Amino acid sequence: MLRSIIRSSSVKSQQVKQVLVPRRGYGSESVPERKVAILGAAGGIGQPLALLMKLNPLVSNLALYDIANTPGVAADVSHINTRSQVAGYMSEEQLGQALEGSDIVIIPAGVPRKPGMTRDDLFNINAGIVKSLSAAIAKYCPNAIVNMISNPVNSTVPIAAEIFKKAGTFNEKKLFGVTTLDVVRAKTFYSGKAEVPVEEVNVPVVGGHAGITILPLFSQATPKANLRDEDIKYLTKRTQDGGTEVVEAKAGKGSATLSMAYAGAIFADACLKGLNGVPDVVECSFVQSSVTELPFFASKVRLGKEGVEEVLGLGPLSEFEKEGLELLKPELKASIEKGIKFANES
Ligand SMILES: NC(=O)C1=CN([C@@H]2O[C@H](COP(=O)(O)OP(=O)(O)OC[C@H]3O[C@@H](n4cnc5c(N)ncnc54)[C@H](O)[C@@H]3O)[C@@H](O)[C@H]2O)C=CC1
Ligand SMILES: O=C([O-])CC(=O)C(=O)O
Repeated sequence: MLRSIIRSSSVKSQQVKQVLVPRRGYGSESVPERKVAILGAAGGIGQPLALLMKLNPLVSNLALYDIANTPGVAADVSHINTRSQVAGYMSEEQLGQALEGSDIVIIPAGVPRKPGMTRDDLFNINAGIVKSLSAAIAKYCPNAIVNMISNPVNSTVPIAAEIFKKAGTFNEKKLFGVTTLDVVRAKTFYSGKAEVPVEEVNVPVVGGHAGITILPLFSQATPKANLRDEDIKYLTKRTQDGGTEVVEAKAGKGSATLSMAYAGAIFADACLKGLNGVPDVVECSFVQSSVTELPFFASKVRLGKEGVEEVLGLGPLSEFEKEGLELLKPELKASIEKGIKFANES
C-alpha cells in the first residue's frame, strides 16, 4: 500500500519566515511563508483546488491529504514550477503531519449530491467526516484558519465550531463556511441579464448555502442596472438552484467541482491576503454572526491578520429581499441546530 509521504522536496520548517518573492501583481515586498492544507485533496474539488493553490504565489507549502490517491495527485501537482513545496499525505496516521504548521486548512472532504438529493441528505456521511477532521485540526493546528467546503455547509460549520469548543480551541474569527460559489454564480448570472462586463460585477450573497437559505442581494449589485422584478426573481432562483443545475447536468457523476475549486481558491487567496496584512479584503462567508438572531450567517466579512476582522451588516434590502430573509431563517436555524446537536451527542 502506498503510505509513504510524497514530497517534491523536503518541507522546510513550518515557522513563518519572511522571504523575498518578487511576483507580478504582488509587488516585490517580502511575502511570508504560508502553509495551506487541503483535506479531500484527491476528490473532484480537491484536485483542481490543489492545482489552483499551487499556482498561488502566496503559498509556500501545500499539504494534500486524502484517504486515497493522494500520492499521485501530489506527485503530479508538485512538478509545476511555482513557489510552493508540495507534500501528499494518505491515511489517518499521516493527517497530523499534513496539518502541522498550517495557516489555512481547506476541507472539501466528503460525498457530493446525486440528482434528487438535497445537501442535507449528505449530512449522515459528511457530518462524521467533518467531525473527525475538526478534532484533528484542534489537535495539530488549532490556530489555523478553516475554510469549510463540505456540505451541508449550514450544518458542517456549526459541527466544526462545537468540536473546537469542546477542545478549547474555538476562535470564531477563524472558521469560515465557503459560500463564494454562490457569489461567483450570482455575478455570472447578473452580468448576463444586466449586460454588463462580468469582471466588473459585484453582488453580495447572504444567508446560508442551501436552496432558499442562499439570498443574493441583487438590489446592491453593481454596476447598477434597472432590471425588472421578474428578472430579479429569476436571477435569485437561478442562484439558489445553481448547485442543483450542475448536479442534474452531471446526472449522477457528482456536483460542481471546477467552479467550486475556482471559488475555493478565490476565498483561500482572500484569507491569505488578509493574513498578510493586505487592507480591505472583503468576501462573503458563512461565519459566527450577530447580523441576525441566528448564531451563524453568511454576509460580507472583512478579512485580516487574525481571520475575521469585521462581519459587515446586510445594508439596505428591497422588499423582496426582506421577505427572502424571513423565509430562510427557519430552515437555516434548523440546519445549524442539527449540526450542534450532532457534535454534542455523537
Ligand atoms: N461549499 C460549496 O459551495 C460546495 C460544496 N461541495 C461539497 O464538497 C464536498 C466534496 O465534493 P467533491 O469533491 O465533488 O466530492 P468527491 O467525492 O469527488 O471528493 C471527495 C473526496 O473526499 C475524500 N474523503 C472522504 N472522506 C475523507 C476523510 N475522512 N478525510 C479526507 N478525505 C476524505 C474522498 O476520498 C474524495 O477524494 C461535497 O460534500 C460537496 O457537496 C461541492 C460544491 C460546492
Ligand atoms: O449543489 C451541491 O450539492 C454542491 C454545492 O454546494 C454547490 O454546487 O453549490
